[in-house]
Amino acid sequence: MEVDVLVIGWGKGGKTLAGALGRHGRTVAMVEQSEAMYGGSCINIACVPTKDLVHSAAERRPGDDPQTWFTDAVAGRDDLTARLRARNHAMLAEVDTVTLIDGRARFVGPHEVEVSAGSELLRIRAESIVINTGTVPAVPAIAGASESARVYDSTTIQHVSPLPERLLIVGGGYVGLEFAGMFAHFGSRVTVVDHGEQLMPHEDRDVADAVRALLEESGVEFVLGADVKRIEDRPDALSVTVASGGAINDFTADAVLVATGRTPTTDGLDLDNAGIAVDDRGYIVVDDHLRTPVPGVFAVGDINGGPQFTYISLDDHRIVLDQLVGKGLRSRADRVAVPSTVFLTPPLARVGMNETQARASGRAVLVASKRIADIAAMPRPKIVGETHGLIKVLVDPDTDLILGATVFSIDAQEVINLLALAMRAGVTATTLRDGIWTHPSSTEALNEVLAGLS
Ligand SMILES: Cc1cc2nc3c(=O)[nH]c(=O)nc-3n(C[C@H](O)[C@H](O)[C@H](O)COP(=O)(O)OP(=O)(O)OC[C@H]3O[C@@H](n4cnc5c(N)ncnc54)[C@H](O)[C@@H]3O)c2cc1C
Ligand SMILES: NC(=O)c1ccc[n+]([C@@H]2O[C@H](COP(=O)([O-])OP(=O)(O)OC[C@H]3O[C@@H](n4cnc5c(N)ncnc54)[C@H](O)[C@@H]3O)[C@@H](O)[C@H]2O)c1
Repeated sequence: MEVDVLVIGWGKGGKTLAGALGRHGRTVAMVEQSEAMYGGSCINIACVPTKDLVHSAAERRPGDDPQTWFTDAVAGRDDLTARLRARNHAMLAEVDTVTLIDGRARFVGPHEVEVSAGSELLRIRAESIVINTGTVPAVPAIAGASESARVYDSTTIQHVSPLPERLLIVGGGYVGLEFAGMFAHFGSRVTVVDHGEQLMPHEDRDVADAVRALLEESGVEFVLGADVKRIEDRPDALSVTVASGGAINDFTADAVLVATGRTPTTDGLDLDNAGIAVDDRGYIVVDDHLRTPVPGVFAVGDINGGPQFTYISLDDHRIVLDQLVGKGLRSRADRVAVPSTVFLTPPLARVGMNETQARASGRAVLVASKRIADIAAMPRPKIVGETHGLIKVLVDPDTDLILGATVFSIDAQEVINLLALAMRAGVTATTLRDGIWTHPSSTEALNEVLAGLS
């Protein structure tokens, strides 16, 4: 088979490129190894199903039976992902110039790939190839972890059965904290064990402390500066041996979730056959235009070692699209003020610098910080009954421009986008402070919070 563009892996960047290039009249082949992954990680196993579960968990009230609630939540999650998967499949299948191919791809040359599906083999040649194979959960070397069916990763834990009474989570990063909050709300007793001496080392201490207090209020326990030595599968439960602070303790758990980061999916791609290099962490090496050293071969999404967010994979597609049908100017260097959100209840979102980083930069910094419960002119949290958190905004006193912001509050995943746009567009703190915002809303907090800059 010969096509203009071959996309390997149905990730966010790849699927968006396939559709866009197909509509441009290019012939495109999209190769995906698993029917269960049509549409990629985000809609099937990552962002969407986990946020659906976070939402369902937060809706549970003390009288609701944990197991029944969890079973119903998982059924709802499965229904949602099935619908999204079908829609994603249809969106590409509807484009005449796009051919969908089930199978696993490997390079046989710089512009040639072999796809295997069972005993069937197909060779595909393309001038342009986009690698979008994503990442899979990292598997740390913990004795006993791989032998137990009760040790899960972020994908398999979504169908754990029954709901674990005691869940031990190894890793307190994005996945660990989101699942800690979720399972605590479903009714599990959760313990988070992390290597780091501090929770959320990249956040200000007051923010990390507020996150810890929120999760502890839901019953989550933290064991930090800790190393999981061994997991033993006993008939009744798992015994997890953890070293921390010079002591060794055994924890009993019904399930363990390993959430210690992700590993690039290059296994079996035979990148060497194409002359494509990986870095020391195994990610495909690309330049700021996402080009590998092989002309016409690009890597988008998690696999290129950039920040692991769906919206980054989406933005990667814009860069490659510009290479293939535009002026080729767009690059990773154009990214300014990229926000992020940890989907706790309420969520924690950040853009730009935190206070520690701003002060370390040596510049003068004005800070406005207020606990959500103390923001009088923001009734929305009180209306929905969720008043945890704080908002902190950092401003350059010379320019009145926003240096960074942390929003730990209901609607944080929305409000942070406004602050990110303000940073990109050079909107001043005064304009935000004096902005006319809807009421009651979360945005209006900016009126009061920014009035307290000092
Ligand atoms: C639990 C969890 C929650 C997350 N939540 C969020 C969130 O809320 N917001 C957010 O922005 N990000 C979130 N992320 C990160 C986000 O999921 C990823 O950054 C995003 O999905 C990037 O995907 P991608 O484009 O790199 O490829 P993916 O979507 O991972 O797609 C890669 C595809 O390639 C296929 N593939 C691999 N190798 C081959 C091969 N050899 N041949 C054929 N096909 C192959 C795979 O089957 C897969 O379908 C979360 C991640 C996890 C794990
Ligand atoms: N809301 C979102 O946007 C979202 C949600 C989930 C995941 N993600 C993406 O997926 C990526 C992967 O998430 P993650 O949570 O798996 O990784 P992570 O890098 O965010 O966190 C991993 C954590 O595990 C700890 N750790 C590593 N090895 C350990 C060990 N052996 N024992 C104890 N602790 C250990 C680390 O100290 C770290 O705190 C994230 O970096 C993020 O980009 C995004």
